[in-house]
Amino acid sequence: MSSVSEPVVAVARRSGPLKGRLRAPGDKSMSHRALIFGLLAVGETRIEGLLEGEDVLATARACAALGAEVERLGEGRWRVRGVGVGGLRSPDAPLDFGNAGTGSRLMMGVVGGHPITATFDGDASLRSRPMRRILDPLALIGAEVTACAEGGKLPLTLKGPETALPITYETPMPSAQVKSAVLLAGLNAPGVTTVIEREATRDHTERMLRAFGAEVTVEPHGEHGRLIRLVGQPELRPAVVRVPADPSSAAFPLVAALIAPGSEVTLEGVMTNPLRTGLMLTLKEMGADIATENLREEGGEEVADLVVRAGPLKGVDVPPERAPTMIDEYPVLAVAAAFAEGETQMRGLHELTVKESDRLAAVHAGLVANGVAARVEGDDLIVEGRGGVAGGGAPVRTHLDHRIAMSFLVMGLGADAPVTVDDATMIATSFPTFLPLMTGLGAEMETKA
Ligand SMILES: O=C(O)C1=C[C@@H](OP(=O)(O)O)[C@@H](O)[C@H](O)C1
Ligand SMILES: C=C(OP(=O)(O)O)C(=O)O
Repeated sequence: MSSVSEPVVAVARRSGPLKGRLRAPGDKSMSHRALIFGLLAVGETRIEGLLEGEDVLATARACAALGAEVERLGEGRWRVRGVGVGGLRSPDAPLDFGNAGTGSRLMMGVVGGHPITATFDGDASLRSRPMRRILDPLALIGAEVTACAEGGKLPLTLKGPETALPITYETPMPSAQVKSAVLLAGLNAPGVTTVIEREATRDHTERMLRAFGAEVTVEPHGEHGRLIRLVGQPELRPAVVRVPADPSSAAFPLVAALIAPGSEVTLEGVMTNPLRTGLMLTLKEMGADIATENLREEGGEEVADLVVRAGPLKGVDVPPERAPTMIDEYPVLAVAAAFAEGETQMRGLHELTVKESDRLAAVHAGLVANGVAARVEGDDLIVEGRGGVAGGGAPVRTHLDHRIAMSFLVMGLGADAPVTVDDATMIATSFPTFLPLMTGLGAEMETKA
């Protein structure tokens, strides 16, 4: 359904030292949620630092289609006049979420808890992604899929129940999107909705629910898990949300600064929520020089400035239980691993196969094409770092995946020969200012006409 833009090839070359300061755009997870909670509150929510990437803009349009007044006041500054839990209307046209898993899945939760009907659609990547993980718990709540593509995929039409049922649900895979969809549906259920996760995933929904006035309790569950209880049908009150810089976007200049010799880069205001910092932990284990300065709070989250200096890295073993805290960072970690000395084992990556692309396969193929020794064993990716990368392979296939595109452009900054990616357009979904900000640090990367 999304209009298909022409692919734009991009290339990155070995660069001199990267120097300077950079603020990555607003966190994508928080930006989607700030808009959605704005829709579900009664009155005016103000958002500062919203990520104005394609994924989030699709969520803004969906909020408007469900009844909110959504207005851009200036760069990253948005106002949402919400209609309140229970006050949504059925949209007149299908909701087009483009490339965005988070936006579409969270909004399915919202629709699935309300007596309304909406059709969800997206681009070829989103149409290929599994949605049963959301539709299964929504069916228990009382929602019905009245039409869908084979395998429960997009495009699909979802009809919410007259009265949503409060459920207790254990998520079958570690997924903040599944957890959040159930909680968002539970908002309009009379009674307590409970979500159990065996491994804790990013908790921005729980934090924002609280900031908007809902009653939520979170307790530890088992060795790595959590049990979350939400009291349904609250009157959410509007809030002011300041969105910190996205650690998943900051990861690209961070790894670039580690592998371009002589670099020193400061990344400002990066969110350091412990459920998002697995990459930092892993890079530090690899010997990376990353100093954390000016720890403070912003938008209900911890943030810090990160001072990153280039230096040698060594291979490490990344345990599977760390995956939820760095799930979107494996592609760029694999690039760092290629520049390290020794083997890096990244284990338990099954969820990577159902992202915007099959990232396990896409990363492996891109590494091998550029002369890196890497192999996939079951759900594990093993990279044999040799302290450098030849580069110069055929264009890396990005499969409509922004993180594959950015990761391999970062690789080119330290490789012996330029690294090319077949399409850089998807970068606009999460980090529209990536190219100018990177070149501003001294990175040699450009799109080709
Ligand atoms: O809840 C969120 O904002 C997200 C959760 C993760 O997905 P899963 O829930 O599928 O792991 C992550 O990959 C995605 O980029 C954002
Ligand atoms: C997986 C990602 O996003 P989404 O699931 O929202 O498409 C991502 O941004 O890496």
